Amino acid sequence: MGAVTATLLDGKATRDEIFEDLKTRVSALAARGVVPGLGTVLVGDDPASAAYVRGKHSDCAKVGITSIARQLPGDIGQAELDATIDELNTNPECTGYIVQLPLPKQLDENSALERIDPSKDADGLHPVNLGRLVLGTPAPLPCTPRGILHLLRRYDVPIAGANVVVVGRGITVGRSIGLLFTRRSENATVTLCHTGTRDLAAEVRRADIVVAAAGVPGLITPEMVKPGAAVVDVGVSRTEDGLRGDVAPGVDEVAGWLSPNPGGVGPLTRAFLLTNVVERAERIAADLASTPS
Ligand SMILES: Nc1nc(=O)c2c([nH]1)NC[C@@H]1CN(c3ccc(C(=O)N[C@@H](CCC(=O)O)C(=O)O)cc3)C=[N+]21
Repeated sequence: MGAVTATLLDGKATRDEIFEDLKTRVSALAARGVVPGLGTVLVGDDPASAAYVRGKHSDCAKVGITSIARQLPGDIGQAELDATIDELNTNPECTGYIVQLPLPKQLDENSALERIDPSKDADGLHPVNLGRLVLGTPAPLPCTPRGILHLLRRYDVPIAGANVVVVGRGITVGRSIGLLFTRRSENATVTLCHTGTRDLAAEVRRADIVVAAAGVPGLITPEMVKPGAAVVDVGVSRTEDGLRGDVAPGVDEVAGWLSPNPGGVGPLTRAFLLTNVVERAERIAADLASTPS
């Protein structure tokens, strides 16, 4: 075994910093009579999904955000899901919310996501908000991509001009993160790789920053990584040996920076979910202040 060279990007410490900032902002909102509320819609009793949702509500308690939890049986039809979404769309206590994915297979995920009021879309994954991201107009940003960018900046990883190789074309990370990295403010060059990529190793070897979001355990091996590159492990899979990321052991002996999984982007995904809710509450407070009574 060689020596670890990589600086570990500490998602929990960075999350704690964001929470401190959010607490201050939530107090300022309370002084103006606005209390942010995060809603969650959980369908069925998958233990992993239930644990993620519990984590989101315990984060809310730390920051001073109201929790609005809606739990539905796993065998409901679309109409019952729609009714819950409609209720949260009109519930004034709910500043923003998420429908926890994946949904049971009889339900249509895209139609559920489209039904969310775009102004309450805490995930930033509503088609209107993804469209605004393309246009560069203000919108809630997808939480995991925003977390990745924040973490890289926090550790002074050079982004402008960097070759970023993203592995995985899922909506929550792979498809949307390129839109962030290629903004003028970031100025990175992005290559999006997927299962149809001819020579993944060759693409990854050119990368200054690797975002591994394929959901294939151990996909990114040490031989594929350019020495000194930043590697962000986003994918997570349940295997016989427990939870495994997309980054194989030993990458920390080649990379310059490594965002581990767990302990990397996961906590930041949750922190930016709350940030999206607080930002909407701040817009509501600003509108109240500018509306003559
Ligand atoms: N509408 C929707 N929005 C999501 O954001 C969403 C979703 N559905 N479905 C499932 C995935 C998964 N996901 C995670 C978030 C944080 C951790 C996380 O905080 N993980 C910790 C370990 C677990 C813990 O400490 O609780 C870590 O990486 O260190 C993990 C996974 C959000 N997702």
